[in-house]
Parts: sequence; C-alpha cells; structure tokens
Amino acid sequence: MKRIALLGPGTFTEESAHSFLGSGETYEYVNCKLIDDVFMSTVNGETDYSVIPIENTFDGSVRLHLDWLIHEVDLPMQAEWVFPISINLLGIGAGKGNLEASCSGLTKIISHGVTLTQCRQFLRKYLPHVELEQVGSNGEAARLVSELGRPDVAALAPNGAGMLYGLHTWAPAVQDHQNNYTRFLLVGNEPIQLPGRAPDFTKTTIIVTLPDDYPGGLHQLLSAFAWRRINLSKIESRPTKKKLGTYYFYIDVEASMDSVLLPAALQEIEAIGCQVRLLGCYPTYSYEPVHSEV
Ligand SMILES: O=C(O)C(=O)C[C@]1(C(=O)O)C=C[C@@H](O)C=C1
Repeated sequence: MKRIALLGPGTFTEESAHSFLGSGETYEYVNCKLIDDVFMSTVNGETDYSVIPIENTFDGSVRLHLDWLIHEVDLPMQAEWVFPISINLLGIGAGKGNLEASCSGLTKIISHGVTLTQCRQFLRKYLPHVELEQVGSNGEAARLVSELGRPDVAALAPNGAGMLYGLHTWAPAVQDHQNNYTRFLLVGNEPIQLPGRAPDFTKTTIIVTLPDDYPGGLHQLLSAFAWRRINLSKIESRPTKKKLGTYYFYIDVEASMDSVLLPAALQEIEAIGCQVRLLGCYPTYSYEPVHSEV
C-alpha cells in the first residue's frame, strides 16, 4: 500500500485528499504537523508521496511551498486537483446563538496563516481586536482550542476538525469570498494510479533561468510558446536566493511532454541560453463534487 504524507489530521489537505484519492482503502495517509515534515517524509523515503497545497483562488500561490519545490527537494509532480475551502469558526460549547454574540467574548483566534488571510475581512469586521495566532495547520489549531478549553479562544478551520476535536461550529463559511478553492499537488518519485475519472488536461511545470538580464529576454522565452500556440496557465518569478534581484520563472504549461510541440519549445529556449528544469508532467483535475451540492 502506498503511503501519502499530508498536513493533518483535521485539515483541508486531508479533506481534499480523501475526496480525490479516497479515504484510506487504497492509500495509507501519514499525518504531519508541519509542511516541512510532509516534504521530508517523502524525501527520506518514509512515504511515497506528499500532498502539497499550491495555490488558492484569492491568495494566489502558496509561495513557501513553491520555494520548497524549487530549492529544497527534487520530487516530481504526479497529479493536481482542486478542492473548495469552506472555513468555520469553531469554539468550545454551543456558541451564543448569533455571530456577533459568539464573537463578542473572544480574545484569541488560532489558525493557519493562509486561512487567516482568506478570512481577513471577516476578522476585521467581527474580531478587530483579537490576538491572532498562526500554527502549522488548521487541524492543529482546532486541537489546541480543544486542549485549552477556553471559551474566549476559537479556531478557523474545516468542519471536520471540529468533529475530530469536539468543537462546535459557531459560524460556517466565514471566508471572505464564497468561491474559495485551493489547488493541491501530489509529488513523489513514482507515477501514481489515479481515480478512473478523466483529467481535464496534462500540465507540465518547468523552472526557467534566463542566461542574463538583458532587454527582451523574457519576451524571447515567451515567444517560443506563443508562436507554437502553447498556452501558459501560470508564470511567476521567485528569487534564486543566490543574489538580490535574480529570479527563476516558475511556469505552468498546458501541454504534455509527450506532445511534439512542447519538447521543441523547450529545446528552443535552451538554445537561447536558458536553463530549464522539469518539475513534472502530470494530469490536472478540476473540482468534481462526490455528492450533489446545494
Ligand atoms: O491547514 C490546513 O487545513 C491546510 O490544509 C493547509 C492549507 C494551506 O497551506 O494552504 C490548505 C488549504 C487552505 O487554503 C488553507 C490552508
């Protein structure tokens, strides 16, 4: 049985993996407290794959995780899927009936940093003066609230975390935007057998380093894709960490390495002096609810 490392228990990552890959008959899930532990367990061979949140509708790329994939590990991307993120205010006891009343007694909110960002307007409106504590995952936030047992401390976390740690939902879906989705990546050394469903398309992710900083360098790079009509779904610059002001380009390409055009485009880019590193060529899936949603 393949072992899959993820942030958990009680996290959105866990919910998304269970929904996409199944809840444990085919894979053994290994819970980790921190994203560093998730990556390292696969690097060290304790697990076969890691599940990594990589991009959110409103927050954009999870830059820490991009940087892990660029700088710290060499784990090929094997699949990608999208999952809806509905954030709940979870506390001790039944709450006080309505949102204003439940929030009135709170002095502290515990959550994952990305989740706090997704609830910024909610926090400003209802809890402008509370202390915000960031922890490694939303599951850990819920666990801490349960352990503290204080009515003035609440978590922003998935519903499942509340059920796991005996917390009550004081307010559901408090994220600032209702169509809040996160994209998750599965990384590991071996290709994986995925659910029967057909992927939306095959994506290829590359890291490109320009030979030098010269006028038109990026334009030249992009034109190798443009004239072949290859679509890019993301291009993001990340620091090389070698010298201030120098960057890698992280590029998602909507094409497969098995196509004729993409390898040719990459050869052309290398011919103009760019370095190309392949992070993966993998199926990508949009969100498909398991049960019909209201
Ligand atoms: O802490 C969790 O619940 C997670 O799964 C982590 C994480 C993230 O790192 O982006 C995953 C999805 C949500 O967008 C918020 C937090």
